[in-house]
Amino acid sequence: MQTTKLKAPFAWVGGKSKLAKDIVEKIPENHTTYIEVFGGALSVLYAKEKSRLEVINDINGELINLHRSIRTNPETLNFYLNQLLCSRELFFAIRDGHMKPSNKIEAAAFYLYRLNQSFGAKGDSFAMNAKSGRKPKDIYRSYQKWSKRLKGVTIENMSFNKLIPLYDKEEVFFYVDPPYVSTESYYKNTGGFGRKEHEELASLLSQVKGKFLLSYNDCELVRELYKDFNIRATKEINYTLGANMHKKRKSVKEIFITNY
Ligand SMILES: C[S@@+](CC[C@H](N)C(=O)[O-])C[C@H]1O[C@@H](n2cnc3c(N)ncnc32)[C@H](O)[C@@H]1O
Repeated sequence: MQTTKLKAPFAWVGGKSKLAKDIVEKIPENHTTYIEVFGGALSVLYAKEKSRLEVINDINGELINLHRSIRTNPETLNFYLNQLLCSRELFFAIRDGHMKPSNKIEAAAFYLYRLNQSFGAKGDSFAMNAKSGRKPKDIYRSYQKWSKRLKGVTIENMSFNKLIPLYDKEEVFFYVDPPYVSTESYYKNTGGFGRKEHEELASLLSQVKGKFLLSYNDCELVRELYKDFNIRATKEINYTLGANMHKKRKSVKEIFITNY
């Protein structure tokens, strides 16, 4: 499938911006419905051309509210974000619920602000200080181009074990990017994702009528669960750990698993 130049408008833990192009190139042309089961920041949807029907999903309700606000009310979102200057006091007032949003779009602005102002987009620790030299993405901008891309996309907010059976049929393509084994605790508002969920996902995917591409960390459990499918190592990806002053680079290979 053809790639585009559009990148996700915010960073996300486990976001696939560095692998998006490789994933899009592996999407079979002959699908009618594209389904992103664990959407996160939607790095893959934004990096690909439109499919006839598209569905994105994530269990995190605050994140889904942000995607819906970008799609439906990009100007109001921009208006609220422009009231939120970079400030330690404001960050903690929002994080600790001392400042309450007056509606869903303001709640989306608060959420995006927290992701943007924190280390690793985790939303909990205020990341602006002279030592870190951290430069976040600009959030005080127009969201029109992302809004336009999301028009016509169905946005769901449910667990993978409901979504996959609900949408499965032959012409469907699932892009599946679950929390990696041992990183499950990185994701908030998810109800937990442990061995049981990894096994349940493998069991569901082994029965689907559609096609799937799964991205995972390379470990014994995943190799065992998917031993009957095609497993390929990805290119090496460089991750930066820590802030500027103490920056370490780590290079890892992950795996792609397909049933085609
Ligand atoms: C590795 S991230 C996806 C990253 C995404 N591909 C991107 O590029 O930004 C995994 C996502 O799974 C979501 N998640 C966790 N448990 C889930 C569940 N049971 N059902 C659906 N989504 C879930 C998390 O909220 C998180 O956004």
